[in-house]
Amino acid sequence: MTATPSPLPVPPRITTPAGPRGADQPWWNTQLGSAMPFARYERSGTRRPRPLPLTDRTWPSKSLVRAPLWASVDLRDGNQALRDPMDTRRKRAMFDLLVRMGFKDIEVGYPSASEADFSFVRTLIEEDLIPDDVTISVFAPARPELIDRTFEAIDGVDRAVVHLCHATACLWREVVFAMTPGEVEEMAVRAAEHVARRTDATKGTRLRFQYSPETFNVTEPEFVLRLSNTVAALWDASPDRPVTLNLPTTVETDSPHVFADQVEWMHRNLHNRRSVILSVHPHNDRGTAVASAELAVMAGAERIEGTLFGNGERTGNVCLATLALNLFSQGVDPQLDFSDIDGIRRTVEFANQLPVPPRHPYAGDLVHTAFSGTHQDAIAKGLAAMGRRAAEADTPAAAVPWDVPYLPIDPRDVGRTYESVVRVNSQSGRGGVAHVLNTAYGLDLPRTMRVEFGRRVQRAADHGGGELTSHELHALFTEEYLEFDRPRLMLKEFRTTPGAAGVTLAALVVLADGAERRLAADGPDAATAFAAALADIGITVRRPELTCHPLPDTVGTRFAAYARVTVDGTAQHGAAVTEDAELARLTAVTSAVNRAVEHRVP
Ligand SMILES: CC(=O)SCCNC(=O)CCNC(=O)[C@H](O)C(C)(C)COP(=O)(O)OP(=O)(O)OC[C@H]1O[C@@H](n2cnc3c(N)ncnc32)[C@H](O)[C@@H]1OP(=O)(O)O
Ligand SMILES: CC(C)C(=O)C(=O)O
Ligand SMILES: [Mg+2]
Repeated sequence: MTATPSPLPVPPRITTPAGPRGADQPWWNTQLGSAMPFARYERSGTRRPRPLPLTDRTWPSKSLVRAPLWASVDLRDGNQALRDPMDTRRKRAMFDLLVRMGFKDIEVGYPSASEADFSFVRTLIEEDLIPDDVTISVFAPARPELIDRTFEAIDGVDRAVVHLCHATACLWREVVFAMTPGEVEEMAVRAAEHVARRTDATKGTRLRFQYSPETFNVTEPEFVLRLSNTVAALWDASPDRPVTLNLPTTVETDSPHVFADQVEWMHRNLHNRRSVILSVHPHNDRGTAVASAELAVMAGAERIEGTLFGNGERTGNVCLATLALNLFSQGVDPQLDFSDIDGIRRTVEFANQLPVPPRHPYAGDLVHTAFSGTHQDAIAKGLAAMGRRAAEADTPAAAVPWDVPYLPIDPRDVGRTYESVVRVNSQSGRGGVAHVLNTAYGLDLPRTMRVEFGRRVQRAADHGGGELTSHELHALFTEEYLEFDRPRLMLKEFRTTPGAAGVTLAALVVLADGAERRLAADGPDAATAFAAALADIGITVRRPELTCHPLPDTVGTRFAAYARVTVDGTAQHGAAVTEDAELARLTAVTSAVNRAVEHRVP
């Protein structure tokens, strides 16, 4: 999915910036004017008017406290933007997914556009595939013959929304329709009346209506307002049977605050506001569709149209997964089920035949993963703190309020595991390495050993250049601490008995040349006694510090022990994993001794 960069990319044809510096540019800002033809995009005149700001906007002081009405347009706007539009199987997979996730408002197609769209709507109706609480909507342009075909498509449905749409902005009026504003208004009125007439002739179906002044965001506000009020009135909009007024940023042209002002202005000025469901349909040309949608809701919109992961014309529609999970991350019920985000993603990728990029919010492969050391360290500490809080409160970790640095949500809440959260490469540090060894293998390295092993991993990562898997980290750990080619010392057997100083230890060890030696010593504990006993064979081991813990093994019981000692005057770490805790501690001491030999400079 991620394109591998070619080793020698063709150099871009960049003209060295040579324009003037701004008169007010301070000395420390050394940027120069570019050769880009930016003047072509200036906003001026009637076709590209500058939007008028609201001076008394109220939306900045609002917040998002509940889920809006979600409307999926995957099967219409998403579908119409695909190179290979969905066939019935892919449409069906998408529809079923949307239903399972909890969508109640699903635009299922543009039935007058193609046989495929028409027959899919027929299949949904004839095979009774639409749940009682789901309302499908069908898109129709302001062309009578296409409106007729749309009504044919929904014949026999229990309930549906007929969605009428045409462009309203000056550029479209002049260039696409070659119409005056009055003529466009007349087209809208004729089309809305046609829809109303067809509805009157339709028996047994509960129909509602949606009107989209396409290109709303670049249309004169008074003109859109007049059209919207006229169409809503023509359709007898009432609080019991509200008309959906859907305001699109058909091509996103401005910062999200501009759209919010436009939406708030409509919200305040619409006639009969309670008879209108104010909806928005943000596209993502500037990459700010999510912000546009969120600010629009603060400005009075109550419904959002978008697609899963943002498929749609050009840069796409607003991503409903991002919006819903943004709410979720603020403690607001999204009213959609994202508990299996990878399953959802697989279905969407199948339906659209388009990959979801690795950095896509909440759903990309890499979005719950940290490679960088300080992030990993903080995440590992955060997860450990969560675990402690859960234990103190005697509740499952999943019930504790989420508070982990760098992770806006708990990956498990969307069906991911913690294994992918921390991944190791040359950017990583000891915290991340220790976290991976702990989560994947249950090894809980003491602090000083983390530092040492972290450096070892860093060398390996620098050398290899890429990622080190948990398996590779474990292999490195084994090579470094658990297995030795020609060990200087092996513990063959040992026995402890209570002694004057605490413990009397008797041990049989094997030396590098294969010779066996019996050793004995007293000490406060077996490891200290063992360290003392090693003096008999000329190995000076002092100050043993040992930690030991059981491993969360699924088969049998094993213990990991870590030793920090001085061997012949040099500080060393050792480790061992065995079935017996005491044996693990003593073997960790032999590991430190063997490492002292391996690391001795000749
Ligand atoms: C912003 C949006 O997403 S709107 C939805 C866009 N979706 C699609 O276009 C996908 C499906 N569309 C189609 O398959 C085709 O466009 C069809 C079948 C619907 C119509 O095809 P055609 O009749 O061949 O017309 P074509 O697609 O070229 O559209 C151009 C004509 O429609 C007119 N038109 C465009 N949009 C609209 C509209 N919303 N309402 C009324 N007329 C419209 C144009 O002015 C033009 O008319 P003209 O030829 O008299 O100048
Ligand atoms: C049909 C309308 C809502 C549309 O898709 C757009 O304007 O982008
Ligand atoms: Mg659109």
